[in-house]
Order: sequence, then C-alpha cells, then structure tokens
Amino acid sequence: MSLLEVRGLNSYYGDSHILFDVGLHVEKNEVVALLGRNGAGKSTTLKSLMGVVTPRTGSVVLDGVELAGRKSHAIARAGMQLVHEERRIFASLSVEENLVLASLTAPDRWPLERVYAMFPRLKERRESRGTDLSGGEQQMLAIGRALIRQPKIVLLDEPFEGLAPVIVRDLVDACRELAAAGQTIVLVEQNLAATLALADRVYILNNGHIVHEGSAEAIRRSPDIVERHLGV
Ligand SMILES: Nc1ncnc2c1ncn2[C@@H]1O[C@H](COP(=O)(O)OP(=O)(O)OP(=O)(O)O)[C@@H](O)[C@H]1O
Repeated sequence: MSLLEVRGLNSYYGDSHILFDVGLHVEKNEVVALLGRNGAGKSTTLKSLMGVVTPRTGSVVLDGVELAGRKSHAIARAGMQLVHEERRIFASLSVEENLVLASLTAPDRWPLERVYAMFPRLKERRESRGTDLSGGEQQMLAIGRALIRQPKIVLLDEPFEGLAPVIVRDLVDACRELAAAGQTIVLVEQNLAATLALADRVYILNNGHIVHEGSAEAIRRSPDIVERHLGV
C-alpha cells in the first residue's frame, strides 16, 4: 500500500468545480511534484489533501487512515503538514518561538537542533522576529516549522517562488538532504528546473484533471512531455 492514496477527489469553491476526479499516490520516501499552469488546481489539490478545502467527494488515505472530510488540525495530527505559499509564520514571535510553538501540539517531534542543522541560518537568526527575516529565511522557517512536527508527509506549495536563485539553490539542497533522510514530499512548483532536480515522479494537472503521470527522469530526457501538456 502507498503511504498516500488519493482517489476521485472533486473539490469546489462555491459552485465552481475545480478538481475533477483527481487521483494520485505517493510512496514512502518519494518526492512527487505536481506541475501545471496557473489556475490548474495544484494549490487546491494540496489544500484538499490537508482539509483546508473539504473535497465534496473522494478519498485521501494516509498510512491506511481515511482523512477526507476531516478538519485540517486532525489531518495534521495524523501526520500531514502543508507549507502554504504565503508561509504564515507568526511575525511577532522569534524564529525559535515559531518552531517551539509548532512542536507543542505534535504527537512526535524533531529536536530543535535537527531543524537548525538543516537550516543553520535559522540558528543564527533564532532570536529574530518573523518580521525581520528575509523571504528565504521565512521560507526556511515555514518548512522548519512543518518538519519539527515530524510529519509522515510534507506538502510544499511553491516553496521557491519569489526567491533569489542562490537561495533557491540552498533550499533545493536542503530538500534533497531531507529526501535522502527519507522524508516523503509532495511539491508544487513553477520552477521546472528546481522541480526536476528534486522529484522522483511527476503529475501534470490541467483544468483540474490529471493529464499525465510519469517519472521525473522521463521529463528530463524529453521535456516535450511538459510542453505538450503545458505549452511552456
Ligand atoms: N478561494 C478561492 N475562491 C474561488 N476560486 C478560487 C479560490 N482559490 C482558487 N480559485 C480558483 O480555482 C482554480 C484553481 O486554483 P489553484 O490556486 O488551485 O491553481 P494553481 O494550479 O495552484 O495555480 P497558481 O499557480 O496560480 O496558484 C483557479 O481557477 C482559481 O481562480
């Protein structure tokens, strides 16, 4: 059985039907990327997995436990973490307070030092308030805050967006290290190069439908697969 098995997800905003029978699976230790044009439904897929959007129909099974229809805090407790595009860190708290606060309600947790080992910059900035951090540091904190809860699977929504190339490189390295340590990751990204540097497998979404599933290696060999589906 896959670590995450998603079947027949249909999600709506009001009357707008956004996801159409989305199905996917993620194996333990895999890095899976969702690609697609703006508005294809990538963020909505992550939000539907996390219970931020409640899918109208469908099934989301994590490690044998059905999560569809549950509230996001219950889904978090079951071992899933979503790092939102907007990062959502507490601006008035320090880096360390943000991390400790996130760990308090987790059934399992990483020691603080493990987060700092992954992102040494956060250790240097441990006393700094959220507002004083650069975009890259905020993203490290958002990811660190998800990881400290020792999730079975972490969902990253456009983690590299708006960041300088040198910061993206650092974050890609950190994510690789994480994947090598066995962390299961689902990634939504517009940056194709960074995505292909990280992912084992890729799904392409178009207008709320999964239109392609395959290895990242196949896309590295023939990028026309992405062109065909996305026109990039
Ligand atoms: N809160 C919302 N209310 C209504 N419609 C929404 C809402 N959020 C997203 N949508 C619509 O749902 C569709 C899918 O959006 P979604 O954000 O999932 O796409 P995406 O593939 O993640 O693209 P992007 O890269 O632009 O975030 C789009 O048509 C978008 O306009």
